[in-house]
Amino acid sequence: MVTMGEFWVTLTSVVTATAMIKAYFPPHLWYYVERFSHKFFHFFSPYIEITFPEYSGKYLKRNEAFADIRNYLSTRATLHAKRFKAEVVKDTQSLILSMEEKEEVSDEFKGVKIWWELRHKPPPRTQSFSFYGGEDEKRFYKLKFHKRHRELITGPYVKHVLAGGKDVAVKNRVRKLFSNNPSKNWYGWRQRKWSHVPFEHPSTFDSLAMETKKKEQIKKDLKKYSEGKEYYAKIGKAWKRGYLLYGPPGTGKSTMIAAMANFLNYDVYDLELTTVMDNSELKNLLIETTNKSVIVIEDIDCSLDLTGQREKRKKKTADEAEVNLIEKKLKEESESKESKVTLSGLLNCIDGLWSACGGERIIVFTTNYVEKLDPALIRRGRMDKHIEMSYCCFDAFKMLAKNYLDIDSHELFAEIGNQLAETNMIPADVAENLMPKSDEDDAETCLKNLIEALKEAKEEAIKKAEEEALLKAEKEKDEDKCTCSAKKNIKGDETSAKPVKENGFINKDDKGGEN
Ligand SMILES: Nc1ncnc2c1ncn2[C@@H]1O[C@H](COP(=O)(O)OP(=O)(O)OP(=O)(O)O)[C@@H](O)[C@H]1O
Ligand SMILES: [Mg+2]
Repeated sequence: MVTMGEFWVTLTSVVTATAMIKAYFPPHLWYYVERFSHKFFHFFSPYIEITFPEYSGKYLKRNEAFADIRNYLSTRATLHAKRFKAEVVKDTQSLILSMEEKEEVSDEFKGVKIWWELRHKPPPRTQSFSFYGGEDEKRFYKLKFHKRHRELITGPYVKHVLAGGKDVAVKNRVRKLFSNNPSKNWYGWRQRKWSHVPFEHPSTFDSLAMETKKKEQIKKDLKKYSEGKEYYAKIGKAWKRGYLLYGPPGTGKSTMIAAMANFLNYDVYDLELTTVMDNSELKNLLIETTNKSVIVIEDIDCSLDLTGQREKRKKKTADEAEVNLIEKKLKEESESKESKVTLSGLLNCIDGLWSACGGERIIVFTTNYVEKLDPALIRRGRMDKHIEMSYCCFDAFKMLAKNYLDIDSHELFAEIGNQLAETNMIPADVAENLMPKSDEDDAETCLKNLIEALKEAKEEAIKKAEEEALLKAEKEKDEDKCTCSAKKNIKGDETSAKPVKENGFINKDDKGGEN
């Protein structure tokens, strides 16, 4: 602790020195004499000062510690300082107060008093030009403490400040949704690997409709992972976790990813593999991702085979002949795009990334067709947890009803439960039916709409099943016919050596026999 005596001695010396300078030296020398006198007093001062510049190094790289200190002091400044600089973050939801220049803030650590001050270096006396901005960018924090506490302050205290600052940054940060840019733009120039927009997806686990037990399991899993830094270090495993989300379209896979990111307070990197040129570019992209992020590869089954497969799949339900044509065209297109990411490249990147970087990342693959995926890709260790997103169950419906209509129960719930047990309907369709379409639509109207939709879906499913059964029967009949005529032909062959010739019809398959 600084004694009052020491404080007064220092203050008196500074005041006296300043008065002497002003009295005995002409104004143009004040600056130099002041600097000299400061050095002189520092020599005898019992205090140590450490500065943390905003920019450092040859290329004036932004100093991470400066930002951490600023964030840490924003929590201390509100207690002690009188002048603040205010910054509004998170869409006007929170206000950060940081100390103004030359304002001093005191802090206490294990009973020891410490002073912080934000200063900026005086502009150079000579005229000069800088690539790195003006005075504003030469700011630094000055940390002052008594020399007898050197070890405590330079060690544990500085660590405490930097960690505290990081925590504040995480709390106040506006999270980002990154997407990867094509390696070269249309005029052939290389561009930034990732571009970003604020991540503002409102999905949470509360609004996500799925079986309650399953949802709780996932939340616990994420929590355990996010708090498991020491545990992962102890077992010698990189701090990461892979999730595979699979299920039909519209069952909430993308919604779940947003809920995960919101739950963990992570950024999201949406990696579009089809625009990645090759394995090494993929590696660079992954290495550039930051901690506390969810890396997402949607429709992995399509991406790995590279371009356009999702398009293909959609068209497959249409006319077969047309499909073949489309497939051929898409294949040609994909080849011309020359994207050369391979399965093994992706596996290496994932494994390499986890071992090379700091961890604290989640990687999520989604697919509509889990059976298409290579087992190597989704084995545990890469995709640790496999989550099936399925058709809407009663539990999920109740969540949607609560979310969309603000009701926990209704006499129509029982009927909806029965209908859902007999009909497959994706949560996206259930949600759409539950959504009021006008101000006149109350909860009952929406529930009735849903019942109607469920009945229609059921009828459609029955009709489709009947059509399929009919088609199957016809096919079997045709096959039977073929077998019969083939048998007849064989019989005919046995009785007559050349039956085709006798009919005056030359069978293509018999040409060989003709010769
Ligand atoms: N389980 C769910 N809970 C809440 N809303 C859901 C759920 N599933 C789907 N929805 C609603 O349906 C919409 C589509 O869902 P989403 O995009 O998450 O489906 P998906 O499984 O990712 O589909 P795809 O396989 O086509 O990408 C969402 O915007 C959401 O409103
Ligand atoms: Mg999706």
